[in-house]
Amino acid sequence: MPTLTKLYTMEEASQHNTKDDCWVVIDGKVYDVTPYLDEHPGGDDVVLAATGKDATDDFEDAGHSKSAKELMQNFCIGELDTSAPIIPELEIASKKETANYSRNLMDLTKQYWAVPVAIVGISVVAGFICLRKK
Ligand code: HEM
Repeated sequence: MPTLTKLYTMEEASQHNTKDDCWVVIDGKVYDVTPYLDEHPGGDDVVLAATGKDATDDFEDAGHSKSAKELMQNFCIGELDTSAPIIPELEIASKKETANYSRNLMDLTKQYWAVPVAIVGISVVAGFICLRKK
C-alpha cells in the first residue's frame, strides 16, 4: 500500500538548521520544531545543535518525559528517507582522469623548473654584460 508520509533525506533535513527554520531527525522521523524553539524547556541551543544528524541519542539522553514525546508528534512533518546514502558516494577516479592528473603534474613540474632556470639565465646574462663593461 502506498504511504502518504513525506520522505526527506538527511541532506535535505540538515539544511534547516537555524532559529527561523529548524528541523530535527529523531527515531527515523523528521520534526519541524521552529515554532517550539522559544518554548523548549531545554533551550533552543541544544535543539539547534541536534540538527543535521540523527538526534535520537541526544533526545533520549535528555530524558524526555512521556508528555514531551506526545507533544513532539505535533511537529512531525515526515520520515527520513533511508534509501538515500548518508555518506556521499566516493568518486572513483577513472584511468582517463589519472592520465590527466599525471599530465597536470608534468605541466606543473615544467612551470616550477622554468622559474629557477629563468633566474639563472638572467643572472648569467647580467653578469656577462657587467664583465664586458669593465
Ligand atoms: C520535537 C522535539 C522536542 C520536544 C517536543 C521537546 C520537549 C521537551 C520538553 C517538554 C522538555 C521538558 C522536560 C520533559 O517534559 O521531558 C524538554 C527538556 C529538554 N530537552 Fe527537549 N524536546 C525536543 C527536542 C530536543 C532535542 C533534539 C534535544 C537535544 C539534546 C533536547 C534537549 C532537552 C534537554 C537537555 C531538556 C532538559 C531541560 C532541563 O531539564 O533543564 N530536546 N524537552
